[in-house]
Amino acid sequence: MVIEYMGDILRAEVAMGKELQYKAKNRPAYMFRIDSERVIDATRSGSPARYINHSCSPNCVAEVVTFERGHKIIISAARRIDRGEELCYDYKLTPVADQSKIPCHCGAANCRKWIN
Ligand SMILES: C[S@@+](CC[C@H](N)C(=O)[O-])C[C@H]1O[C@@H](n2cnc3c(N)ncnc32)[C@H](O)[C@@H]1O
Repeated sequence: MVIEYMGDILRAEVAMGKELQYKAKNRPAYMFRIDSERVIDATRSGSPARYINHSCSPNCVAEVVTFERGHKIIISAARRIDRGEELCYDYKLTPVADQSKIPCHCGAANCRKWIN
């Protein structure tokens, strides 16, 4: 394990409302979807994992681990990581319509050009 993606666990509808609030305040929203019902909101109380960028050729992998008392997002190494190398994982975001697409700058040879 490299790091846990920590934050407040919210119902998906609540997370959507929070995201709009953050946008209205010009604040970046740091969120990780656990499943269709729950989202981890790391915007106010998250771990540094929230700053990890997406890559189409990542050195880490993010996994939802289910425990008796809930879920955790664990980020683990997908291969050997050299000292000083930036951590990254594949966000695996659902593709969206053109106007909301975010261009990917990961620089990987196999870059998919968009992160969503
Ligand atoms: C969880 S944040 C990652 C940390 C962010 N770079 C920061 O400084 O706060 C996710 C956002 O970072 C940007 N981002 C992450 N990976 C990217 C990539 N490969 N190419 C372009 N933008 C990226 C996008 O704006 C994305 O919505």
